[in-house]
Amino acid sequence: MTVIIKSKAGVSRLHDYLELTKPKVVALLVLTAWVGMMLAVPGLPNLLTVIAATIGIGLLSAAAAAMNHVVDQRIDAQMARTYSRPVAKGRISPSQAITFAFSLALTGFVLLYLTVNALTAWLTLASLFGYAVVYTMFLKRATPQNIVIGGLAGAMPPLLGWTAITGSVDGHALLLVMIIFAWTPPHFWALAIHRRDDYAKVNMPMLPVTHGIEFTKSVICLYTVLLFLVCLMPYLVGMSGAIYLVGSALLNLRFMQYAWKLKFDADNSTAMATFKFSITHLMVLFLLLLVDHYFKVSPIYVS
Ligand code: HEM
Ligand SMILES: CC(C)=CCC/C(C)=C/CC/C(C)=C/COP(=O)(O)OP(=O)(O)O
Repeated sequence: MTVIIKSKAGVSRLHDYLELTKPKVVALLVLTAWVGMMLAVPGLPNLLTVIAATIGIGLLSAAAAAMNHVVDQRIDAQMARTYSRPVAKGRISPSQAITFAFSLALTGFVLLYLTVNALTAWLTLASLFGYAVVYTMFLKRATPQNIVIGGLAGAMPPLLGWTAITGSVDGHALLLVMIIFAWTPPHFWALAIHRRDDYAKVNMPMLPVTHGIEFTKSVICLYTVLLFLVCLMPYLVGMSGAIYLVGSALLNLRFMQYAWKLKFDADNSTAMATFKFSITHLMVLFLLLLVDHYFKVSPIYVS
């Protein structure tokens, strides 16, 4: 009986540590990094480099997420969405979470530095710093543009994947960064509309709190248009072909439709439905880039 109780405690402790790493967010970040790796070369990249880079970028992203739990302990404890998180609830102490985060970060950095390349190791560490320190400690509490500027850290993985394979920064990789950069505001502000009162309660200057829900909805509409245009870029520069063009246009039209409904015909569930769609949108968009890369249909020019 004691053994069963102990092992149950062990499993829930493991679950708490896993929750610290925001596994679903990290999974999508790693997918975008992975697509960056695949698109960096015409054929298949070196398998061992892909494995090491995937693990290294994943570990540093997970470390950044765990650091966010420590810094946000007080506000997380007061919001309905986050009050039961392991550090906020006291199931994991801040020092245990920090030790865990630093172990992940060190392992990830050393792995990238020794087996991938120094550029990728430093850029990934800079992304961790951008999210855990610049965004979480300062921007989040300072300005409603927090997630626009801080979004750059979360947008970095495709570039990290690309540099892991080629060792250098490439304009095409920067286009992928720009896509996630333009996607982040409608992704987050849709959720922030739904959770406006939570953010107001803890004095976080999120856009729906500082500028109101109607204004935020208008800005979301504008960002989905901007995202549509940015997503055309890979096709326009010849990086991706027709499969990507058609798929990305359909995804972005659907995102614009969600944003339009949110602005002009919303019910209680529209904001969360838009937020959830944003995640499907980014995942499918990056899978499309991948499929297009290997089954590229070149544009037909009529002379
Ligand atoms: C500064 C930039 C970003 C902000 C402020 C932000 C904010 C959020 C928030 C508040 C949630 C809800 C989390 C929860 O309820 O536990 C969330 C969920 C999510 N975000 Fe973001 N996000 C950002 C960037 C990203 C990026 C770059 C990605 C991936 C490429 C991403 C992927 C996800 C996913 C997959 C979820 C769903 C997680 C789940 O269901 O557990 N986010 N985001
Ligand atoms: C190395 C690297 C690529 C680092 C990027 C790290 C990372 C996990 C980025 C995702 C961004 C994210 C989940 C923001 C939400 O934070 P929040 O504090 O606003 O949301 P919360 O209230 O749910 O904690």
